[in-house]
Amino acid sequence: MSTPRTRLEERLRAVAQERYHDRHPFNVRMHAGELTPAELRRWILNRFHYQRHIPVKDALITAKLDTSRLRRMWLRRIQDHDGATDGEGGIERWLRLGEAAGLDRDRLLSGDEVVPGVRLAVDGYVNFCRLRGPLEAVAASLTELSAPGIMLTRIDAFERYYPWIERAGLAYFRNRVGQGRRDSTEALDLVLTWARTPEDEDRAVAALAFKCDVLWSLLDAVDHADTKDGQGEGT
Ligand SMILES: O=C(O)c1cc(C(=O)O)c2c(n1)C(=O)C(=O)c1cc(C(=O)O)[nH]c1-2
Repeated sequence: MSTPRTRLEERLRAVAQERYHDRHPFNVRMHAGELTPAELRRWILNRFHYQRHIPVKDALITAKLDTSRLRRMWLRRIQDHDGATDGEGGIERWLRLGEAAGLDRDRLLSGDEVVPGVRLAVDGYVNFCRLRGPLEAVAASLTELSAPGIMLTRIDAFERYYPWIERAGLAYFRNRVGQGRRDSTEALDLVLTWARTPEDEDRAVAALAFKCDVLWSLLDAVDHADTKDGQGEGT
């Protein structure tokens, strides 16, 4: 017989699968090898805005956790992105992905070319984690249940269809496969433990649906922004 815990897990997994951004038309085109170099660079540049805010939202979540064990767990996520020192970590690896695709790191770091809809989507996620309690903030990270799969498909697609991107630049995606699996396993266990009432369960599912909307909106904004393409092509 299924328990409330397994029923909640099923609901969360269903949302993370059915509403995930791997189904977004821009992502579908990316993985089918149909993006132009300018479109792929636009995605890398705009997604950097998301990447650099992940440790910010994780710091906000860390401040809500009330035991050393939990804070240590979340601090490790910040270190995954920021590294232990300069030149390490996920943010650095994303900058190298940009360089492998012909984007100067200063262009990513300036943030000047980030499109408005991406700023709003990322702000929405950071503020959600700032304002909601730990159950919802951690549940929102559960899109990562689907992230390892999308990373593996992406590595394959980049190697196959975008050979002009140097392979060393794909290290970001390779690292995220294991990190995403570990992160989502830990976060799922916390959410299943913390959700004690049907209202808690609904809040957790709604938080995850919201996060799917964040990722979807981000790709909508990248998909519809073509103003920089003239400048981006070939640069
Ligand atoms: O490229 C992707 O499809 C993708 C998706 C997600 C996600 O599902 O939230 C994350 C990442 N990448 C990622 O690289 C990452 O570091 C990350 C952290 C989080 C989070 O919510 O804490 N999601 C994701």
